[in-house]
Amino acid sequence: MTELVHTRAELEAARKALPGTVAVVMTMGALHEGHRELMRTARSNADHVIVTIFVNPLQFGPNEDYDRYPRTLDADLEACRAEGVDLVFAPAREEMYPGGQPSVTLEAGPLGTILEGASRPGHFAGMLTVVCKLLLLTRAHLAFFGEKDYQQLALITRMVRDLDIAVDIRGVPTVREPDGLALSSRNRYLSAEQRAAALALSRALRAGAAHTEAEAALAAATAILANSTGVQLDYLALTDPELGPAPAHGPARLLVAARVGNTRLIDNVPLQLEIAA
Ligand SMILES: Nc1ncnc2c1ncn2[C@@H]1O[C@H](COP(=O)(O)OP(=O)(O)OP(=O)(O)O)[C@@H](O)[C@H]1O
Ligand SMILES: CC(C)(CO)[C@@H](O)C(=O)[O-]
Ligand code: BAL
Repeated sequence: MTELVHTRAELEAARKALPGTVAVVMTMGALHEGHRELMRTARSNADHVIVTIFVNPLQFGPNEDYDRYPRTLDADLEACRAEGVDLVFAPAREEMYPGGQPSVTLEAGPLGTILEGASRPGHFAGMLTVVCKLLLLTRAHLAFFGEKDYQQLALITRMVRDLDIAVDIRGVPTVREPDGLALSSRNRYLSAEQRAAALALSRALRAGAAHTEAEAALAAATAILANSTGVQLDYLALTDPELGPAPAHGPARLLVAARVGNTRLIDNVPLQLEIAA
């Protein structure tokens, strides 16, 4: 049975009744197959699964989509039930931030200022603050996050290391539509025409990842993005797995962010670089 709780006191009481290992999957709702994959992975790695559903105002900029972000609690609960989730925590804004803006928040550091952080100032500080609160509230042993939000995953991994938070952070590979589009709650903002245009992101990443030399990888991805109409590129970046400068050889990451209409989308893939012979 899936129990739904809205307050921190209810969560505390329900959490006490969960013996053994507990995994948490944090979401902003509007659940899709990507979230469900996180739940299934959590389910197979822990005795109990908690899902949190909270559209965190702290991580949205003033001109972003906090107000129009999809809120679909009934359908989300059905998805959680179908995946055998034990407990859903869906707090109101006032429950998470009594009195409004908290006066003490986390600082994301230099990794929070590049890529997504450069386009969304304050986003990662707000994200880390709520993730830290939810880790403390759920007292989870494991927490699962999607690689789709790769920089977020890297920052959360960094936060638990830097702050000695006793939780095991695990990444889950990106779930895609059959045509390659990364699943994302924000995909539902797209018209049919915009959805077709958005395919350029995953196509560009696939084209880049087919190369083993950095310049060729970037050139292949750039060519596809440059020839796509309706896609306004924010960044295309090749980095090492920790989001530092790309290595000459070894594992790397190719990341993209673009606006399609009013919708900002992100995606990334792993790739393996080799020194040209
Ligand atoms: N396609 C996906 N594959 C795997 N994990 C995903 C996917 N999409 C989202 N997630 C993960 O689900 C968790 C909750 O994300 P969130 O609720 O923001 O969904 P989202 O689809 O990323 O929404 P948005 O469109 O707002 O970015 C995060 O750890 C995120 O990385
Ligand atoms: C981790 C998270 C739930 C924090 O609000 C959010 O950033 C998300 O859904 O990826
Ligand atoms: N999916 C990451 C959360 C955000 O875009 O705010």
